[in-house]
Amino acid sequence: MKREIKELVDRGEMLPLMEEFYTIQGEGYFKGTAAYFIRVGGCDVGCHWCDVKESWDANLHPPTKTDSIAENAAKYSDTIVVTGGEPLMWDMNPLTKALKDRGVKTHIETSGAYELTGDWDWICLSPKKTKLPLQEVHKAAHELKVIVYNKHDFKFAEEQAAQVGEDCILFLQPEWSKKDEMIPLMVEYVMKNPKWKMSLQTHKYMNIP
Ligand SMILES: C[S@@+](CC[C@H](N)C(=O)[O-])C[C@H]1O[C@@H](n2cnc3c(N)ncnc32)[C@H](O)[C@@H]1O
Ligand SMILES: Nc1nc2[nH]cc(C(=O)O)c2c(=O)[nH]1
Ligand code: SF4
Ligand SMILES: [Mg+2]
Repeated sequence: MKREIKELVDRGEMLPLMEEFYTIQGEGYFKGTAAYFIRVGGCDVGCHWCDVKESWDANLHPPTKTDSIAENAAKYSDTIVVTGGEPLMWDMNPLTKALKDRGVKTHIETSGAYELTGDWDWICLSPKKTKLPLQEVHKAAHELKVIVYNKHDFKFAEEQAAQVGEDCILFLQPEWSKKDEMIPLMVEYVMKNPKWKMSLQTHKYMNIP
């Protein structure tokens, strides 16, 4: 990469853009709400069941001017979801400022494994055992969404819930390939522990992005 471009990416003024699409938020608290998604490339958290492994290598995704990403996104929706890859690998201040200047709401999907940058209306923290969230992200999260791949994930979910703020909304979401096995256990768990709510990847049932 040219030095000038690398400097802009380092400052968050350009971002490796993998894809962007207008859809319905499929997961968590805003499930069912129309939103424009910006998927930023780059992630080294390494979830073996990740459903967007193509996002991991940032070099495969073209550095794109942050201002033009925001300008375009704001044409589609008043709710913008920034996801990845791991968006917090990059400085999110320029992107969220450009979005806020255009009067839209900023949501992020993050593992919380990197420093919290950006001005967010909604933070969905989905913690991962391979690279745990930073305390600042635990404290700022509006929603905790723990992926359940096996029985041990209930214990992990409780450990994570102990670290978020009091008002943080707690979700369990089945890992897609294990959902038939895990959903019955999760239903039982949520009925016994009603501070948790179920989240499903409803966009996959609807066959939308
Ligand atoms: C692809 S990640 C990108 C954002 C960020 N890296 C993160 O993990 O939160 C978006 C959301 O999808 C979830 N996810 C990824 N693969 C999944 C799978 N196979 N089944 C269920 N949820 C999955 C993640 O936990 C996260 O909540
Ligand atoms: N419809 C839809 N909802 C989503 N919620 C979180 C997603 C993500 O990949 O971050 C996602 C996604 O990829 N599609
Ligand atoms: S942190 Fe997110 S993008 Fe990265 S591997 Fe895990 S699920 Fe995929
Ligand atoms: Mg997804």
